[in-house]
Amino acid sequence: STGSVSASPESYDESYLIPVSIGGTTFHLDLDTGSSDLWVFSTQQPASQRSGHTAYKQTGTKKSGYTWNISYGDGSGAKGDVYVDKVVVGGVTATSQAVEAATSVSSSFTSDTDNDGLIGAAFSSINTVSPQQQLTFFDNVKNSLSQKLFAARLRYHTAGTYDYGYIDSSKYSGSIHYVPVNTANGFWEFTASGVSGSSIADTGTTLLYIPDSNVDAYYANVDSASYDSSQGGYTFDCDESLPDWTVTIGSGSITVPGEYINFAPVSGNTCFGGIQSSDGIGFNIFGDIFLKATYTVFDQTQSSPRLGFAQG
Ligand SMILES: C[C@H]1CC[C@H](NC(=O)Cn2ccnc2)CC1
Repeated sequence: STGSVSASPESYDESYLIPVSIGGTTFHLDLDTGSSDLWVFSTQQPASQRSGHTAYKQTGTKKSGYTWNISYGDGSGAKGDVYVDKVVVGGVTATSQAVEAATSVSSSFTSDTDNDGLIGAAFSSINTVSPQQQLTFFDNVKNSLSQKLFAARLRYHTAGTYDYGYIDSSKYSGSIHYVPVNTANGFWEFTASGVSGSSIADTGTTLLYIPDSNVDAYYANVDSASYDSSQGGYTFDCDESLPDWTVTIGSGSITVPGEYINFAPVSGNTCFGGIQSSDGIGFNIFGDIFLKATYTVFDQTQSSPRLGFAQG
């Protein structure tokens, strides 16, 4: 089988949401290659906590005694219990998918009423369900796909797609360059030349986080830029045109247009940069600011997983 689903950006491309059918009800979920839980708002939460969201009514079969509890790098989190239900994404069906129903979520999830939960697409080794880890949607369907892969084509301020089971050559230019993936930490982890340390491809993270030295070198070419500790990163005048950022990954290179690196206004005519420091995180994060310049293939067709990058 193959499938394709639209990925619609929230304001300022803060995240990209896809329609997912769970037990016949459509939820708008953040497809997150940086985590491995599929969780949704549910009627088990206080009504005030789920106001404005589509909530799961536990239509599936309960996995009694199973729980989950996840924390994200931005300090947000959620927890709850577990059901098994039919899940459909872009016409691709998992007949018995672990659906993690929330009993509580943190405030940033409650306030983002466009988002009804997450569908994790990292490796199942970091799924948080206890006492038995559960498989991601991709792991459940990959054997049924024409090719064991999915591909992300996120776009700047407009809807993109996630393709399942096939590569759409109309969505990129040049060729796809592949690099090996280290799965030891459960992420789509790879090495990018000219950027020290390990990097992860993370659709669930908004910005591009790279080492201080690379960040300082980039903003040295932006006259109005400075590090603003009150905002927690580099800011600049919203009217200043920004340089492109190019990185070599394997035998290919990807250029992020300067326009994409103006993330959003933070106050008045001051804007927050899409490139920020990864110091303190433990690895670099190639999030949406980078991914929206690419067609990225999350590939398990070989004996070892690999990532493919092409210019979008
Ligand atoms: C400093 C960085 C800040 C952003 C962090 N990303 C996430 O927390 C991704 N995510 C998934 C669900 N909600 C958010 C990564 C560290």
